[in-house]
Amino acid sequence: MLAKQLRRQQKRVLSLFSCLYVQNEIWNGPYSNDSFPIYAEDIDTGGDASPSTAMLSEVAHRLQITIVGGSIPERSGDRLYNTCCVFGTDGKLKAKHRKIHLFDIDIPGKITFKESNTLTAGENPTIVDTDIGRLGIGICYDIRFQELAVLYAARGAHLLCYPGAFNMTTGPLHWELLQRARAADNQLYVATCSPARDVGAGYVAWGHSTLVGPFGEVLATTEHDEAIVIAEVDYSLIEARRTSLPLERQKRGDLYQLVDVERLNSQSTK
Ligand SMILES: O=C(O)CCC(=O)C(=O)O
Repeated sequence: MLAKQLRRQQKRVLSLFSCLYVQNEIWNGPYSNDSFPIYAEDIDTGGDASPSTAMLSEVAHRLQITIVGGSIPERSGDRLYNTCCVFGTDGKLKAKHRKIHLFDIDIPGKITFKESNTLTAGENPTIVDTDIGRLGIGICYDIRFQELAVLYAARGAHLLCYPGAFNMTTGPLHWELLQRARAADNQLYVATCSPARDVGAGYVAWGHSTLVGPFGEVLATTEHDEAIVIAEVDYSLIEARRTSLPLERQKRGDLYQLVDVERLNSQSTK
């Protein structure tokens, strides 16, 4: 009975607002090179070949929400990718982001990880128009590369979504710092989602899923336990911040510039 009431209430709330749900990095199996090939799914074939994305598509459609579906290992031919799927309110796949920057690091005595042992890097930035605005997508380590965020901002993104799984070494120092930096530099929203912390797991995640506003302010966050972070996003704040602090206009394009290689290439083939 209560469940029915809650579902009715949830439906009413969802019909008033455009809703976005963001999931974490590699949520369908353990985060390890040994597990990636075992849990990899063929997203392009879909259906039984990708039960995880079939489920996300069904939920997006049923609840009429946009889903940035974290990431899963994707099998494509003989390659594996770390891939995030974005579903629209009709349940259709709107975009697929393959992690561009693979997490290959070695901090002696702390953490060594080499995604490139099993995974291939994606080749495309991913920007997608949805019911809840224009989204730029990155996966975890992608957040460290500011040029990607600058590029998304230049292409008109309102919100950058980074499904992630930072660790106990870099998480405490860098996770929030990077989100706030991407948001403040580009004067837009940044949303992240991390797995909850499981101290018995091979890879222990830092947690702390967060939403940051266009002034670099943390709007909503959580600790490391399982939780859902819920917050409202007001895009009019983007314009307000950009008017008060007109960084775009004050940029010294005569001294430095970011080259959008994709745009450059598409123009040269026209
Ligand atoms: O950049 C970091 O410190 C963590 C990145 C990471 O865990 C990942 O890309 O999976």
